[in-house]
Amino acid sequence: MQPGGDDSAIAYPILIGDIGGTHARFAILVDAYAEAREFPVLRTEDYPSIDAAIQEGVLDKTSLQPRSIVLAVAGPMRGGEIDLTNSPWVVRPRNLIAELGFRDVTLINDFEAQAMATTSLEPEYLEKIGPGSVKPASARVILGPGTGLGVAGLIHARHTWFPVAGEGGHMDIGPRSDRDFQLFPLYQRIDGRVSCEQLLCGRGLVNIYRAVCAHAGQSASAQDPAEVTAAGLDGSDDAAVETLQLFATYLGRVAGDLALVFMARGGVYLSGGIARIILPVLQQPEFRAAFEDKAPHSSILRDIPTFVATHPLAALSGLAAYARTPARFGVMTEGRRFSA
Ligand SMILES: Nc1ncnc2c1ncn2[C@@H]1O[C@H](COP(=O)(O)OP(=O)(O)OP(=O)(O)O)[C@@H](O)[C@H]1O
Repeated sequence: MQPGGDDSAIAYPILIGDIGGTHARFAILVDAYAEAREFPVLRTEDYPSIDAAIQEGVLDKTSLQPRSIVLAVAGPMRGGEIDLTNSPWVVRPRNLIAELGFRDVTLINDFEAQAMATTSLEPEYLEKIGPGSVKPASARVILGPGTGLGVAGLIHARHTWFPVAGEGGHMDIGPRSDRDFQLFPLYQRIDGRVSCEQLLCGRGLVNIYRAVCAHAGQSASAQDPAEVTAAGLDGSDDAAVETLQLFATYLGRVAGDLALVFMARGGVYLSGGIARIILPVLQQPEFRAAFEDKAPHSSILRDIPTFVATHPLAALSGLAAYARTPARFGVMTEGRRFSA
């Protein structure tokens, strides 16, 4: 066992679940070899609780009775339960054991799972953007603009991958170009500041779009993130087109900063639905230009590859890798693994 946790084998069948602010994704690992059996993606707002979602969306739909459950959850653990950051659900391990019959419950952070997924995703699900190549056994960074902005590092040491998931989405982001200096005063702030998550998530797309429209003195016709991306991708709204370019620039800027922090010679990975949807924009020059715009260290950044994880269930792949071989990963489970 590693210090700070129980990395003993997790008993099959194992239900794995990636619980985001908007979507919950589940699969069952029947044994050590069989492919994960995936279930349709659920919308969190359609279920009053995570227990109801697991019962109705998974257990009622299969004759398999999972013994263990490993959940990746977007939210901090407090007093033995997790209050989801961007949803009203609360994950209560004791309820999962008492009400749903699991024998073993492990809770990890959703971006720990995303980080671990970078070690298990097939190359066909990684769309490379720009130059550079992965240096084996080197640090990696993962960023996921979704309901919020998730960020994690993945460190390789002692033949083990250590995910490091903090609250990187809440770092400040500042203006760099002349255009930024026009728009930043118009961005909606949180307690007076523009954090990365104010711009780099679904809500952030709308924040940028409204500022671009306000600066041009025009009304904002697109109302939600999907409308902004649709109008930006089909070119029907100039403000939405610029919004996507700015989003790509800011994402590149933050990704480059994080690559410097972790010296991520193993690559920087973008996950989540939004990165997949705007992939054609990320393949334009702005994203990579902002990523490499890090004087005096641009040459370091040029050698670091960037990828979009295109698999819609990427975090489940990381959870499956972890659930099958917990000892391969330095995940601290102290206070996060519960048994009947
Ligand atoms: N077509 C679209 N273009 C851009 N954003 C979209 C689109 N459809 C949904 N969104 C936004 O994407 C966000 C949800 O992202 P995602 O599907 O990655 O969710 P999630 O995994 O539940 O998020 P998280 O893990 O960050 O809580 C929401 O803010 C939603 O409004």
